Amino acid sequence: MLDDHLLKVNGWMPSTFTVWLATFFTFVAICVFSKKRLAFIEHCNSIPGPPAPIPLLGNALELMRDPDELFQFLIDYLHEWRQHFPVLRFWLGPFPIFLLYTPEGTEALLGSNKLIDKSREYQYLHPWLSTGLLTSTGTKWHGRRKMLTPTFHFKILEDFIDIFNKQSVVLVDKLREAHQDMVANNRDRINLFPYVARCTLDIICETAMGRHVDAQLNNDSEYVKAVCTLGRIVQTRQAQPWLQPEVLFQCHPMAKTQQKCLNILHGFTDKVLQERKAEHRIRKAEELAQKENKKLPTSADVDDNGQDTTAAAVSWCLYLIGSHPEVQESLSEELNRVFGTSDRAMTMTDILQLKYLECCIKEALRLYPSVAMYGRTLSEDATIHGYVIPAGSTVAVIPYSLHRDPVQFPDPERFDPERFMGDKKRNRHPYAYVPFSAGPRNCIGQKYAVMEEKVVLATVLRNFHLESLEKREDLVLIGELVLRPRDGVQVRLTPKQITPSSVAPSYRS
Ligand code: HEM
Repeated sequence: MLDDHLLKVNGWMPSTFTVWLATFFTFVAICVFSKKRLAFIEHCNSIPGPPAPIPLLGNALELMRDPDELFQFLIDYLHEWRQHFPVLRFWLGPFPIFLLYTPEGTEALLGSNKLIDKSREYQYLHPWLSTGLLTSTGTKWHGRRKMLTPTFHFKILEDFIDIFNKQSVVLVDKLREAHQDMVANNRDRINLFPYVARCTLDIICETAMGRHVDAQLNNDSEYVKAVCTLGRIVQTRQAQPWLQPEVLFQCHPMAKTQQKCLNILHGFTDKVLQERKAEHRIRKAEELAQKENKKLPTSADVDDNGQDTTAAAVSWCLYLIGSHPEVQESLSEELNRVFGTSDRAMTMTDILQLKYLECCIKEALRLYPSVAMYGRTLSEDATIHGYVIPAGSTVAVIPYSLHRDPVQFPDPERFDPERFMGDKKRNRHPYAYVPFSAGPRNCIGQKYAVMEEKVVLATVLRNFHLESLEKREDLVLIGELVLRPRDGVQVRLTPKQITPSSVAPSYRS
């Protein structure tokens, strides 16, 4: 009665007819939505994939595995599936995800100028990378890509060689210390992975931000640990739908850990950005007369994660070289031809001459692509292998499987750098090999990464002979943001004799 009165006072009271009308329209809206949703589900289910046993969870329970098992499970599954179908559909909760592992399917997705929106799984990276170049979309992405492309020009990269050389020498010094320690303590192995990760972190911070984090000199770097932990959290959220809504995630202890890691990473980058902005303001004042005003890229733009991808690529390459004595022998010959036993610093001419090393880098990225999976949300329907994949779905390329297509890469498990020599690559499908992605959203740091890899790898191999101590079949693969071996890269190192250079600058000068 009181409610009736209040509604009348406010000037309006719904009649029975209005209530019925509202109920009717709500009912119709629910019916239309349900019909559309059912048609969507039915359509997605007509694309090959396993049945989704539980309506709202889809295949999520099958994917709810220990991170140590998840990647191997997915890869084994795909290996079976690809014998029969060119596409695999999964349901991650209520969301369908389509996996691609053929060159034709990869071309249909990555070759398009329209399908450039990153998939919803990238949103879990936003707290870390914000909406930088890697995660942004639309005009924001376009503008940033245009602004940053000149930063990766060959001429600018040339200026970074000194930093690559300098940090590689610190890596070698650290490995020599580790070797002495190993001999003194009667141990037979060293895990190369953390040494390499600290080296690539020092390199990215010095080249992109002009700052030393000295991760190599400070063994127990908080920054490296925070990057690893965040990678694990993002992967767990991507695979477990119940951790995806922000409210539920915030109730989980992982949210606190994530915040701690973010404080470490952002604390560092914010400090650097403040310092850079202050320097920029001073420079701007000085340059005012010349009316020059350049915009600074942020660390989110250049992608902190580029350090991780390069660390994984260098580590996998060292692992494979250390498992193949004949490849290591050929590399030694190439390095001897270029440097002899001198310790002179590497130049751009040397980098261009190391062709066999480049083939080793490419072949290692074929077998162990640092980015094990990358995806898009379709902004419109896409026809892939004759299947119409509806707008709004997530479609992901799995380079680990794609790179093992036996038609494109006969005897695909074999590590054979010669696959990337001259004629052998000529008949290959252009989308058969995409460790750096392809098309409009390919990796902007590709040239930087390969140059860096060449300097780090050549410097290590000029100083050490390696023997990898784990068999490939015994490795446990972790497919987080980057693909890495769970137990690192265990090697036996034997130092080589190096003659200090008398004619050219030593890499220590
Ligand atoms: C071996 C090392 C590297 C590998 C294998 C690699 C691989 C990739 C891949 C596969 C993508 C596409 C990701 C996607 O579509 O979601 C990508 C994007 C990107 N990479 Fe790399 N990357 C490497 C090193 C680097 C480095 C060193 C940097 C920066 C210095 C970098 C910066 C970026 C950026 C900014 C993007 C986003 C580009 C865009 O969306 O326009 N990467 N990378």
